[in-house]
Amino acid sequence: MSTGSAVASQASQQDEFNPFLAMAERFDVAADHLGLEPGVREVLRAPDRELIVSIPVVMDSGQVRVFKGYRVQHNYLRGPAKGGIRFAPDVHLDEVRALAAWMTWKCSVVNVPFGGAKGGVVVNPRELSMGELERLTRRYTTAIMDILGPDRDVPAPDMNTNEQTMAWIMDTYSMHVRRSTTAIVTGKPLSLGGSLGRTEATGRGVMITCREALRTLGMRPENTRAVVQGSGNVGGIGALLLHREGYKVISISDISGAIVNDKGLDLPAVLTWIREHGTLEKFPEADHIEGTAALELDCDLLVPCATENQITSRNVDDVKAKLIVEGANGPTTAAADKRLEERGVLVVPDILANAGGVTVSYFEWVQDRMGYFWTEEIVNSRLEQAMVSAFNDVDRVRRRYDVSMRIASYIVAIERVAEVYKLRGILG
Ligand SMILES: NC(=O)C1=CN([C@@H]2O[C@H](COP(=O)(O)OP(=O)(O)OC[C@H]3O[C@@H](n4cnc5c(N)ncnc54)[C@H](OP(=O)(O)O)[C@@H]3O)[C@@H](O)[C@H]2O)C=CC1
Ligand SMILES: O=C(O)CCC(=O)C(=O)O
Repeated sequence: MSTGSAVASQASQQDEFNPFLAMAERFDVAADHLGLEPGVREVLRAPDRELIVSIPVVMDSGQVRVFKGYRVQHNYLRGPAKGGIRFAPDVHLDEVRALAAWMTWKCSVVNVPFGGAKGGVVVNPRELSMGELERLTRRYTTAIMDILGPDRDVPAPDMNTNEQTMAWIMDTYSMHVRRSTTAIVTGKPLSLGGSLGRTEATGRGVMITCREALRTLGMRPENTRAVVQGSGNVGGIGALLLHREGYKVISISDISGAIVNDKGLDLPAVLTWIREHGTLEKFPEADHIEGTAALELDCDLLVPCATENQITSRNVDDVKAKLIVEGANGPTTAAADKRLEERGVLVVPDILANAGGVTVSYFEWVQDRMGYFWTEEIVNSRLEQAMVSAFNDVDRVRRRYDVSMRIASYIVAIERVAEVYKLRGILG
């Protein structure tokens, strides 16, 4: 008997950390509020297409290593599937499924005409040379090529991938189709059809949602102590923009741990240090703490921008922030969400807070297809408009249904996708 319940509790702990189940749990709550028909519910819950590939790469040593790669297309009814590619040693199918579904909901929340997809390769990119990374990227692109295309599925950067990765994907795809096809990926270098403002877009979107959320709480940036987890594309740029807006950013972290300065960090100096040293380790003028301890620091605003499952049933009661704005995808588990709601903590969910990246990816795709490029001011002002409008749509639904911002975001997103299903007549 006791063995049975120990097994059950172990299983439910594993469930808590399964991102796809976390997505599905929130989806079900929102679908109940919408009274979604069982058929539509079943279709929208599951990915449309999943591809698992083996990627042989000749390493610098001459030895061949075979890596595993995924591309999951959750949904492409509202337009081409869209979503990043991550390189990480612990990527797994349920994670990529969840990330793909979150892309569908995210694109719908900000009302860009894309579906959702995500890709991953099981690799620690730090262990590979540039040449090995390039061969891996090109071979992975070739392996998933059949389901890619500017009108079918358009990748972008995610964890441990960047402009250079996108340039290799664009070149590989273009060689196969025998013409330069810039709109096959977004997040490219400017000289290959990238958009001004894309690199900063996710962090900028996070900054805009922090501002809108602060407003609803009657708080002001200059009185807000912020902790940012992660210092890559989203966390690093997000923290810098918060700093520029007058927030006191007291902590930022990377995989090595967090730096803390109660008086507020000098963010430009922190980012220069990371550029020069590749890590936050040994950054002067700050205390160093280990692991996820920074999530429990005394602060007003917590901005997780690293990875999934950071705020969980294990540490949620030690989180002191009154506002959490999710720059990362899936940083809060469903169990932790419930506790945060009970405690009155406002959580701006990933599918709203980090949607600035895909919004400017959409602008990039549009510019590539027009062959006409916008100024940074135009990109940023259109991003501002899209983020504020999405925030207001979600906030209205939150009040109407008396639900959390997360469930309200899912309601907005699912309703828009479900409408397309019905109008296209796919389900009779
Ligand atoms: N890039 C984009 O446009 C978008 C990204 N996102 C999401 O934002 C998150 C971050 O992505 P992005 O900034 O692009 O990725 P990056 O690879 O640029 O940066 C990731 C950052 O998180 C740190 N990190 C990774 N794992 C941990 C950990 N376990 N604990 C603490 N820090 C950790 C990394 O540290 P180190 O450098 O030491 O490895 C790095 O500072 C992901 O969830 C991603 O899906 C969402 C929307 C768009
Ligand atoms: O810019 C994009 O297309 C997708 C970015 C992404 O992967 C994400 O929003 O999680």
